[in-house]
Amino acid sequence: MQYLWQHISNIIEAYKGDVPLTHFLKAYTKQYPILGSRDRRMLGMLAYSWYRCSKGLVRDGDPTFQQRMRECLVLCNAYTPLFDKMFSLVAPIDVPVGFDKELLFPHDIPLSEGITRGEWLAAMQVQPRLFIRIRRDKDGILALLDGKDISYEFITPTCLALPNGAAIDTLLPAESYVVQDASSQATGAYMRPMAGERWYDCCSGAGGKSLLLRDLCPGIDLTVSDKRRSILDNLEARFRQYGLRQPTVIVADAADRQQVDALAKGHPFDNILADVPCSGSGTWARTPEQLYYFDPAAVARFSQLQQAIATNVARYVKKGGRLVYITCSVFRQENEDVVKAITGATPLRVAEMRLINGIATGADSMFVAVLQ
Ligand SMILES: C[S@@+](CC[C@H](N)C(=O)[O-])C[C@H]1O[C@@H](n2cnc3c(N)ncnc32)[C@H](O)[C@@H]1O
Repeated sequence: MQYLWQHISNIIEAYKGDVPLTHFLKAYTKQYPILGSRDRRMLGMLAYSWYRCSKGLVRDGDPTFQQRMRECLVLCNAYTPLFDKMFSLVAPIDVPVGFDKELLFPHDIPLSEGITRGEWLAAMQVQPRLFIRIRRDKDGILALLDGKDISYEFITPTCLALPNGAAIDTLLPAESYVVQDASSQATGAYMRPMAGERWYDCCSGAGGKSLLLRDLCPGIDLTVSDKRRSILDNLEARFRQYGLRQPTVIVADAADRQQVDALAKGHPFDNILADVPCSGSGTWARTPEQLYYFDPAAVARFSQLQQAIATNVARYVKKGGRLVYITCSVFRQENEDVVKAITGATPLRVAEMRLINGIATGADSMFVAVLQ
């Protein structure tokens, strides 16, 4: 087990935050086929705990890398007997290494209404849960989970929380559920699509919200766009997988006036969904490497892009129609401030606005504003 020390040091030395940690770990362990599934799992737990906690360690007593790593595992509740052998040669620390979560984020960036800095930073030490949205055959899904003794909790009648790592992909029929965070599912309550309406999802990504929209109301006419062709391929594949009618799919930069004009062809939409690119700070408990490598200048850049996208597409909201603005950020500059900019630049007015605080549920946090 001592060989794992060399691997985790290499990982932490080489990883610079430019790709998702999960991709980096996969690529790294692939180079060492000798590492078994238990080794890979342990390296994952070590690396994630490190990025969740290490910056918050108060380094009194000059602890070694190995001692700090143990503190991180303990702080994240991730130290199990699995690690006993690996840590058997690591000396105990005389003075406990303290932890100050404020050190994790030494920036004075205001948060949205509905979440406190203390609870947000405390949530970084806890891995959020796995959530599914049930699409069909709820009884069948529950019977399969019961049959494998997989515990679950209902968050809503169609939202189930499951333990992380539950092997549902080989157990549940693929078309019966969607993996989707509970807060992301909760944004559906603000969409309220009705049959016959024309909807435009201007930053659709792989279609998490578009699929939700179609499931809520199969009778809508849906157009989707994203800047990236590759992610729209994923969206199309997912619509096929779920047996849903394909939307109109267009590659477009939603911040570009001419591209949106060409897409809309002069016809306004009843409703536009703008689930815009953002810092993702409401999801950093899942991706703690983003907290670790955060560049505070990114917030202003995102805020400008969000305003550009929202005000650009807002020109095509029908009179009486709605713009549903969504982020997975907890920063005010990406949320309330952008909404203010939209109401300043367009005739749209705020009908509803809320930070969906997912911490108590073990979910992400998201912001949603409905402008009419
Ligand atoms: C928050 S993600 C969307 C997630 C998606 N709605 C879902 O629920 O799965 C934002 C998306 O915006 C796209 N994007 C970034 N800049 C864009 C732009 N200027 N125009 C259109 N799409 C953009 C990104 O490629 C990304 O897929």
